[in-house]
Amino acid sequence: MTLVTEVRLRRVLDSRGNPTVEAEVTTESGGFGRAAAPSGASTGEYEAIELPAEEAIAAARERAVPRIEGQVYAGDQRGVDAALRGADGTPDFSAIGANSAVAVSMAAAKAGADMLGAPLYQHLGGAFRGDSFPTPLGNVVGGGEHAADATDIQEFLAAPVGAPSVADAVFANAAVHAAVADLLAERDIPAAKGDEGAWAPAVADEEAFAIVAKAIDRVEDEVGFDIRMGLDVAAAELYDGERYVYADTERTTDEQIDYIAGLVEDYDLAYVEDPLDEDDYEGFAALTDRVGSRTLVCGDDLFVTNTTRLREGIEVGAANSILVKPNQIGTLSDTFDAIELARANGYDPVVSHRSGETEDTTIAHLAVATDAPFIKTGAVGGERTAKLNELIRIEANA
Ligand SMILES: C=C(OP(=O)(O)O)C(=O)O
Ligand SMILES: [Mg+2]
Repeated sequence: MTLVTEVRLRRVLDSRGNPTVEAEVTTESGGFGRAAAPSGASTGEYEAIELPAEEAIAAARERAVPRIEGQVYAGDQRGVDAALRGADGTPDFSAIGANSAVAVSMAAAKAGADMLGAPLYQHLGGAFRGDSFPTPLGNVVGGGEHAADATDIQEFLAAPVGAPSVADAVFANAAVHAAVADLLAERDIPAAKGDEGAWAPAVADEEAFAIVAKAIDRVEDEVGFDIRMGLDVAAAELYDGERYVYADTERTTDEQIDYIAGLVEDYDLAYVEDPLDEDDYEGFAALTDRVGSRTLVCGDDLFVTNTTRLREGIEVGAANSILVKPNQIGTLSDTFDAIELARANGYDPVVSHRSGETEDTTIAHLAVATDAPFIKTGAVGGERTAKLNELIRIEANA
């Protein structure tokens, strides 16, 4: 192991055109890693704190960099992350910003891999990783906080569960995305794209279900393997404290549970993320009890990649899956802890991008390193294809 000799931080663009934090870590032996923080729009209330990029960079330069340069070893990821936590001193990274923390944490991991001459997934996951691959969940239609005047449900996802390879799955999702465009054109429905590259038509959720189901059918016929549908309801964004408020109706918690259980049945959903509010462990548990044997019920805003919140959920049977976003918690060590806790309790980890992204590919390696069954990282668009193409490369070279 060699010491980290330099940590550099700068502002770079994210996919929404906003500034985000990029970090570079150099080691004594010349190892180098670069990584950038993503940024959410439908952020969970309990996520670690993202500071304005300039502020996060200034705070990290003052507090964290002196504790890392010449102090920690790049291959010792827990040491790097402990230094970040110690420098920050708050439970939610509100002093240096989770954006600075996660950028440094990921850059240090890449520097560690570079020193070893190993791909990042092997450095993170061990020498024997790389022989099983996640199924990509592709966002093909969306709205919510990711697009104005589109669907209430934030993400309609293609889940190519029968694909024989990552490459086949990635191309199937792109084909579903293209088939949705054809179906929208056939119906004279104009559509821009949302933050993650999904189509964002001004249609009711009901019509979006019909279009995505048909697009999936068409592509299934072409590719000859099973593609199912998934959702990120992002229900915390719909909940007003009493009811779930949709464009054309409102639902009580019981009605929301019935509604989602009905959708699982009607559309044979493989995956349902955040079907209820981020504080409603009980509602989650009631839904998981009803549909958990046939679909993944995944907590994103509910768990925020946080082991304390995940433990609470496990105790009440709130879900059977956790969304994993490193910037929700601030370091790769905390991220791994959440994944391990999930695994030990039969929860499937689903590694995920954010709506604001960069060309950074760390999450592709994280998914392979941890043997995650799914990764959610869009279907098209440069910052999304960066991860998807990296998965294709990892699969080809592993
Ligand atoms: C990726 C998501 O969106 P955001 O990054 O806006 O939280 C999500 O909610 O799963
Ligand atoms: Mg989500």
